[in-house]
Amino acid sequence: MNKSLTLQDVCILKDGVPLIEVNHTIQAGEVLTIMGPSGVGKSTLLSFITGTLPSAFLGTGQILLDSADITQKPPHARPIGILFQDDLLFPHMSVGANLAFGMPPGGSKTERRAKIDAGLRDVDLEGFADRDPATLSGGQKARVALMRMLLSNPRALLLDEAFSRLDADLRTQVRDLVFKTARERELPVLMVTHDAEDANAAGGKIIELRTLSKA
Ligand SMILES: Nc1ncnc2c1ncn2[C@@H]1O[C@H](COP(=O)(O)OP(=O)(O)OP(=O)(O)O)[C@@H](O)[C@H]1O
Repeated sequence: MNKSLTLQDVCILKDGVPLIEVNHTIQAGEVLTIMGPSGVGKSTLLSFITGTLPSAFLGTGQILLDSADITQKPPHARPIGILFQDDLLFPHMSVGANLAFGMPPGGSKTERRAKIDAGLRDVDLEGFADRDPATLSGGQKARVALMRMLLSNPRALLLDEAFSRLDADLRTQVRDLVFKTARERELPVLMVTHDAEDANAAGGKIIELRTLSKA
């Protein structure tokens, strides 16, 4: 199977007027960075990929995940993980319950707990399952949010300004962890950012979106 995410002749229109166009394939472990001015349509493009495009827009073209066309699938049938800048953990649930939230159903209680414990080890948070999220540092919360997304078994990752609220050191740490994990799990990554350092760290192709027309 060819592990990849393809945006084939994708065009987002508002009121019948094309806003942005993208035509690109992201291979497993690769990062495609999308930059461009505020309001150009970067987040809207991500919502088209996750199947949550607001009704004010129309998306045309195809989205292929591992060569299969998912353009018409409902959001829950698209195995795509997304991380936002404000990926808040559910405050009324333990860290372990937050992680369980993203996991597909199935397996015994013991098996599910083993997956949570292994996930926590992967992000250097061994033993944190019973902790209250309020007692975690910003970096620890970011790592739990990353693992919650990964435990849903995504086959591609979308990052929407995912590192922008983290301070410099933490930003480098969490960003490196995300890219390393994507390479290890052979996940294509599409990253939206305003930050040139994020783009350089990704090391992949950078697309600068420009407004096709004022809608
Ligand atoms: N739900 C919506 N309904 C109508 N218009 C919207 C909606 N969401 C966003 N827009 C508009 O669509 C355009 C694209 O918005 P989008 O959030 O995709 O831009 P962006 O490139 O991600 O911007 P930023 O870099 O500031 O996050 C903007 O003009 C925005 O005002």
